Amino acid sequence: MPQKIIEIPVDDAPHSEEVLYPGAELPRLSECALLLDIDGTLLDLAPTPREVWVPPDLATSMGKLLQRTNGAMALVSGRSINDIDLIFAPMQFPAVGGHGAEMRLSGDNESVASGAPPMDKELKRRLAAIAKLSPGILLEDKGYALALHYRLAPHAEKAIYDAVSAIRADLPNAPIEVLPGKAVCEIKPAGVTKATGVIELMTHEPFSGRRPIFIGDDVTDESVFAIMPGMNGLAFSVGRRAQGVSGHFDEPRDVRAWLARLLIDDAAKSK
Ligand SMILES: O=P(O)(O)OC[C@H]1O[C@H](O[C@H]2O[C@H](CO)[C@@H](O)[C@H](O)[C@H]2O)[C@H](O)[C@@H](O)[C@@H]1O
Ligand SMILES: [Mg+2]
Repeated sequence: MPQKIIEIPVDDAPHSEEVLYPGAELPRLSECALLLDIDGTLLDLAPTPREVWVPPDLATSMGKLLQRTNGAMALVSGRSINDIDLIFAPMQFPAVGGHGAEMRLSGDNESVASGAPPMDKELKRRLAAIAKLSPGILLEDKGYALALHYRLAPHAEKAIYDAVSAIRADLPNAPIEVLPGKAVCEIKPAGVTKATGVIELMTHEPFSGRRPIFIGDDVTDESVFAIMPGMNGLAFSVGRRAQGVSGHFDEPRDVRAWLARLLIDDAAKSK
């Protein structure tokens, strides 16, 4: 039996066992813009960024959802769009990448709009040297941003943040922000967020005029949860009950099951 969305009556209420499947309340897919976070939402977390696995059923659902929304389905991720394409290869999707630093309106279109310049090389070298603090710290270079992963070196968390703070204190005018994620410390361009990316995306065809439905799992997704009500949108969190969302999924596999079910329900509505 597929897991469904758990209703959240109030934020501090005990975990409700009531199952809420909002398929009937959702508009037709042709009227929605589906906005989907990747890691921890569509895909199970893996020990390292390269080890994630896209289940074939999910790839099939995503291809169909893209068709049924007439192209209004986008990945909204902290990953770079280049990385997203490698993960989902050979498929390409519309995407907001790098926590809002990049955007691509269509998977058929090779052009990626970047809202952020490459990170200063000297700054990047200094930040990259933090990885030497411990074996197991992994660097992810996004060009305009850098991520220091410590899932394999959890003891290094404080040392990483302390070292990043020291560099920032040295360079108070560097246009960067620190974004804590799941076992990762990201140093990204200041001023861009997933919310700024989504707001921009929703001004373009085929997204404009649609009702956005966003699903995300992490602190960085909270900026998008916050703007959904103002866009007549719906927000769902994964793994935890975030503030202001319409419901939550326990795990990525529940999201995947829900997306597959959404396709079936939408096809039934068109009969
Ligand atoms: O916004 P998302 O699509 O959820 O991306 C957030 C970050 O995801 C990746 O890191 C996370 O997932 C890895 C694979 O499961 C895991 O090993 C790591 O500990 C997580 O932090 C990605 O590498 C980052 O660039 C994204 O910002
Ligand atoms: Mg995520």
